[in-house]
Amino acid sequence: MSIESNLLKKERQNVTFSVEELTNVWDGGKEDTEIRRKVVKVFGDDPVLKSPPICTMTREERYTEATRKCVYIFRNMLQKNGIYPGSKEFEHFWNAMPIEYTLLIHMGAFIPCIMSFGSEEQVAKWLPLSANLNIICTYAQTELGHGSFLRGLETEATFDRETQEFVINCPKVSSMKWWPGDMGLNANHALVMANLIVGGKKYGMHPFMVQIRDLSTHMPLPGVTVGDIGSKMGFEAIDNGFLYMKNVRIPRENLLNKNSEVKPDGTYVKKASDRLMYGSMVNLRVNLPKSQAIDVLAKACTIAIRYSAVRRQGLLNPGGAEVAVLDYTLQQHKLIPQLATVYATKFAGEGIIKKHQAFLQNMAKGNISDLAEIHALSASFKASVSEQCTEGVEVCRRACGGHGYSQASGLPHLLSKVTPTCTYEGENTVLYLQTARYLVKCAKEKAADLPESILFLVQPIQNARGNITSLDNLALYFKNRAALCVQAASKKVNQMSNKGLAMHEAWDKSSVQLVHATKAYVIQYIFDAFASFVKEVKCSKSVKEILEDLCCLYGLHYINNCSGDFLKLGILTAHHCNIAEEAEIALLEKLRPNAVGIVDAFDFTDSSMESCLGAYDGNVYERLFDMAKLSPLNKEPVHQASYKYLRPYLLEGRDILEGAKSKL
Ligand SMILES: CC(C)(COP(=O)(O)OP(=O)(O)OC[C@H]1O[C@@H](n2cnc3c(N)ncnc32)[C@H](O)[C@@H]1OP(=O)(O)O)[C@@H](O)C(=O)NCCC(=O)NCCSC(=O)CCCC(=O)O
Ligand SMILES: Cc1cc2nc3c(=O)[nH]c(=O)nc-3n(C[C@H](O)[C@H](O)[C@H](O)COP(=O)(O)OP(=O)(O)OC[C@H]3O[C@@H](n4cnc5c(N)ncnc54)[C@H](O)[C@@H]3O)c2cc1C
Repeated sequence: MSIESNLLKKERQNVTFSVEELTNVWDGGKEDTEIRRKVVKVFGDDPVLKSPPICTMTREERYTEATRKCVYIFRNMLQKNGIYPGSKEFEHFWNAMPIEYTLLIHMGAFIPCIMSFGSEEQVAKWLPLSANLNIICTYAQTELGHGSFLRGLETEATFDRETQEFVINCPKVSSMKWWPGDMGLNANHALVMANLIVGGKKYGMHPFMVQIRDLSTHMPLPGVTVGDIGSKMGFEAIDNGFLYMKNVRIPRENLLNKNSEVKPDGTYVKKASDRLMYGSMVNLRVNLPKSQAIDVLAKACTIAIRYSAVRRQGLLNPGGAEVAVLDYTLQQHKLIPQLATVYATKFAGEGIIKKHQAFLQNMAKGNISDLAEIHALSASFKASVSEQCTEGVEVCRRACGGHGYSQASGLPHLLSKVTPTCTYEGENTVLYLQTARYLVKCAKEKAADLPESILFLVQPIQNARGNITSLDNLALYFKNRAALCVQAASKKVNQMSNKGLAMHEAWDKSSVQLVHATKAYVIQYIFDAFASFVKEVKCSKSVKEILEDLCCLYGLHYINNCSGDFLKLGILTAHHCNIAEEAEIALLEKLRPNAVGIVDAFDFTDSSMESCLGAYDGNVYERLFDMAKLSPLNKEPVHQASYKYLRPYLLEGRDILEGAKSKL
C-alpha cells in the first residue's frame, strides 16, 4: 500500500461519527441510500456504459460516446431494471448517469415543457414518442440576439387561415435560435418559442412543435438550417445548436394549446394566465441546483479534501515530519466552508422543491396564488447557489496546486460544468432583479398579506441574546440584514422616483442595492432552512454535532466575508466580528479530523468523478502517471510534429555536439 493510501486509511480511522449514518441523512433516509446504491451499481456494473476517460477523448468522441450511452440507458437499461418515472429508483438514476450524457434538454427540459404547455391530446401524442426516443426534441427559446429579455425574441409564427398552418420565420440573423442543447445534431423536432401573429396582430411568445429534420434520413427539412454552434467552455459532449427557419409550415394543432389556442377562424383564446408561460422556467430552476451545482461542488470537495489529506508539503514544526496540506489552517479555511455550502444549499433546496410540489398541486386545482413567491424564491436560489458552487469549485481546484490544473484531477471538468449554471436557465443578475421586484412589492405590504417566508421583512428588528454564535442568533443576524437591505433598496427606488425619475430609471439607478438586498434575502433563507433542518433531523448525537458545526460554519464564514455589511447596518459590533472570526477558526480545527469522513459520506464512486486526485484509495501519484500514459499525445514514442518541424534543428544540434566531442 502506498504512503498516500495509508494516510487516507489513518484519516478514516480517526473519524468520530458514523459515515454510513451521515450518508443516510444526506440521501434522505436509509432506504434511499439502499435504492441509490442499487441503481448506481446497476449502472456501474454494465460493460456497455464503459468509455475511455473523458480527458483522453476529442470533442467528437465525447459527443458520440455520450449519445451512445444515453440512448442505451433510455431505451434498454431503465426498463430492464424497473426504473420507471415516479419510482424512487427513477429519482436516483441521475446520480448514476455516466460523467457525460446528451439528451439532457430532450429529457429534462422538453418533456416537462410538453406536460405544462400541451393539452391532454397533445401530451398523449408527443409524450410516448419522446419518452421512447422516437422523436428527439429540443427546447428552442434563446436566440442569437436575445436570451434574457424574452419579449425581445424575434422568431415569428404567423397564422395562415387558408391552409390552417403557422408559418415559422426567423426574420434576421439575430433571430435564429442559438444555444439550445441537443439541437445541433440529435434533435428532429424543436419546441420553438415564437411570437404568435394572427391577422397582423402580435400575441407574444408561444410554444410551437416544429419538425426540423426528416424522420427517415435525419436531413434538415426544407427551410431549416441547423447545426452545432462549435466548441465552448463546458458542455463539450453536448450539441448545443443553431436553428434558422424560413417559411417552415406546421399544422395549427402544433401550437401547444393548454394555456392559449388559435381557433380555425383565427380567433385567439386565452385559457390561463400569461405567467404560466414562464412556469416551465420555474420548474427547471427549482430542480437544477442539486444535480448541476450542489453535487458538482460535493465532488470537488471530495477530490480536494482527499487529496489535501495525502499531499504532504512543508513543515508545521521546524525539524518535524512533512505535514498533509490539510493540516494548515489556511487550507482548512479554503475547503471546509465549501463542505458547509454543500450541506446548506442541499437542504435549503429540498425545502424549495417541496414548496414547488405544493404549488403544482394547487395549480392543478386552478389556484396559482403562490406563483409570485415560488418564482422569487426559485430565481434567487438558482442564482445564489450557482454562484456559491462555482466559486467553491474554483477554490477547491486552486487548493490542489499544480495538479488542480490537470484534466486528470477531474476539477477543470467540474468547473466547466458548474459555471454555465450562472447563465443558463436565466442569467443570474436578471434573476436577482426578478426577485428584487417581488421583495420591493412585499416591503410595502401588511404582514397579513404576506407569505410566511417573507414576514420578517415587515416585522420589527429583534436583538440577539446570549451566545452570539448560536444558530438562533446567526439566523437573526441574517434576517435583520436582509430586512434592512431590502428596506434601504426600496427607499432608494422611492427617493429616486420622488425626485422625478421615471420608475424604470429609478429602478436602474438602484439596481446595485437591489441585487445586494436580494442576495441578503436568499442567504437568510438558505441559512434559516439549513438551521431548521439541523434542529429537526433525527440522528445520533455525533452526526447532529457535525451538522450543527457545518451550519454554524456556513453562517460564520459568510458573516466574516462580508462583516462590513453587518457593521454598516449596526447588526454587529467590531467586538462581535472578532468573536465570529475566532469562532470560525475554532470550528475549522474541530471539523478537520472528520473532513475525510464527511466527504466519504457523499458516497461518490470513483467512476462518477474520474479524478486521479480524488479516488477513494488516495493513490494519487500512480493514478496521475497511469493517466498521463493514456494521453493520445503519447501514442507513439516520437510524435510526427517533432519529426516534421523540430528534426532538422535537432540534427544540427547533434552534429554540433558530436563535432565538439570528436574535437576533444
Ligand atoms: C422574466 C423575464 C422573461 C423578463 O420578462 P419581462 O416580460 O420583461 O418580465 P417582467 O416585466 O420583469 O415580469 C413580468 C411579470 O412576470 C413575472 N414573472 C417573470 N418570470 C416569471 C416566472 N418564471 N414565473 C412566474 N412569474 C414570472 C414577474 O414577476 C412580473 O410579475 P409582476 O408584473 O411584477 O407581478 C426574464 O427575466 C427571464 O426570466 N429571462 C430568463 C430567460 C431564461 O430563463 N431562459 C432559459 C432558456 S432555457 C435554458 O437555458 C436551458 C439550459 C440548459 C439546462 O437546463 O441544462
Ligand atoms: C451551456 C449553455 C446551455 C444553454 N442551453 C440552452 C437551451 O437548451 N435552450 C435555450 O433556449 N437556451 C439555452 N442557453 C441560453 C441561455 O439560457 C442564455 O444564454 C441565458 O438566458 C442568458 O441570456 P443571454 O445570453 O441573452 O445574456 P444577456 O442577457 O445578453 O447577458 C449579458 C449581460 O447583460 C446583463 N443584463 C441583461 N439584462 C439585464 C438587465 N435587465 N439588467 C441588468 N443587466 C442585464 C447580464 O447580467 C449579463 O451581464 C444555454 C446557454 C449556455 C451557456
